Amino acid sequence: METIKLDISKTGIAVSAEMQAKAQAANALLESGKGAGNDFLGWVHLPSSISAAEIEAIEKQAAKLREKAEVIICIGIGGSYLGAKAVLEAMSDPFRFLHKEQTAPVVLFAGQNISEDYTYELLEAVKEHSIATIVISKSGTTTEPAIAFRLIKAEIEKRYGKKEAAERIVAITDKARGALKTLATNEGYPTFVIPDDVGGRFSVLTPVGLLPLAAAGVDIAALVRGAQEMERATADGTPFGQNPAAVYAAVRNELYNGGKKVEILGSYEPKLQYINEWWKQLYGESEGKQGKGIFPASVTLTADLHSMGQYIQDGERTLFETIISVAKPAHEVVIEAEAENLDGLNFLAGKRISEVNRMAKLGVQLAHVDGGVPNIRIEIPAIDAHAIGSLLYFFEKACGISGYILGVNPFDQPGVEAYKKNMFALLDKPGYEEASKAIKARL
Ligand SMILES: O=P(O)(O)OC[C@H]1O[C@](O)(CO)[C@@H](O)[C@@H]1O
Repeated sequence: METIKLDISKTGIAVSAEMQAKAQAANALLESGKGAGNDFLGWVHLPSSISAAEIEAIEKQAAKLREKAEVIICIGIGGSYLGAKAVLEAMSDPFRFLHKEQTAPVVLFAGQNISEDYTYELLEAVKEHSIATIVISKSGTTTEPAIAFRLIKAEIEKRYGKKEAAERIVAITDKARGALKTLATNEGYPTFVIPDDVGGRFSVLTPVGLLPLAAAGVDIAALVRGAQEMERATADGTPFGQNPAAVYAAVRNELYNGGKKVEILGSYEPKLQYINEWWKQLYGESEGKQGKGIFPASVTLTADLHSMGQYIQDGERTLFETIISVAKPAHEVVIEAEAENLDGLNFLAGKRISEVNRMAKLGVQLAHVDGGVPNIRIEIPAIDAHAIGSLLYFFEKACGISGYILGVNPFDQPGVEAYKKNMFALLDKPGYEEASKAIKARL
């Protein structure tokens, strides 16, 4: 099976022997389980530990939901949302909703915001359709999904009654703790467990990602196989130059040390837009701490060349770019010749759109490199479940290595608590009385 290829030749960086050694040591530390945050290393060998029975159990549950519902609402935020959303968008026809025949249920997302309009419009849109929900929260206490779940649970119970609701609601949460676990036990919902040692942003290959994806018809076995291959390709003991995760982690740290503080992840396939969003959480929460860390940003090209292109080419020289390039499109569209040629495009006649896209990609790469924006290229053979599985694990492994090179604990996220405390104080949550007074005085 073809795998992903990493090209760092346009970064202008030769990874120093010292950085190579750091990357190798970081990988060894990850795999030894002795580094910072080592209670959250369950993802390292997760792909190879997923059994056929687990995949089967997930597919069985997914089939039940597919039978019952035209629309499956996936509730979650952050790592309990982005992985499923990213893979689903990558694997889906963006115009699927317009097809007269729907072969799989529509999977929608909720609980990833607190927008009243989003919530209202979602509930309105599903009125005419049969529904089920997968509610996902590792902590089981996150406010955004908890609000969405309260509303969607009420809608399901109103429509189908309590007994049937327990057939249409699946919970994915901690094995023992949290309000969602208690609720699921009391109500008798089928439940899948997020392992204790897998943090939210590393959880896409647990039921958190796999159940919604299976429900949407994604080949989760192929996704996992792709990740397993990348687990092997990035194992401790692999020579530096043959380990793409170590090389990517090392190069981005070299760039960071040389003043490149912002990494822009981009691709020329709009389907990969949510892979960018998933990646931003992965790297942002893992590395952005103690006043350190590359800021993860993203673009979708060529669209954003017409909005962000000017800045990337010409603005502050603190950027580098990482492009996910897809070797083979799934479909073929050829540009035809036109007798009048009023648009002057006949020079493209006979060419496939992908050829034009490829030339745009090569042209942009050189323009940005000339403008002082180093360029890393990650090439995947195609957008399919296997390649996406490899890509996900590649980014996870590189993230762990990179965080250790940077000298942070890549597996905590203490900074996320600050907004929660303020929000609870402003909403007069019991227990926040003092904080409420203090924060309201500042408004
Ligand atoms: O699955 P949970 O516990 O609801 O958390 C969702 C997300 O919220 C965070 O804890 C940050 O608020 C993320 O790390 C996590 O992915």
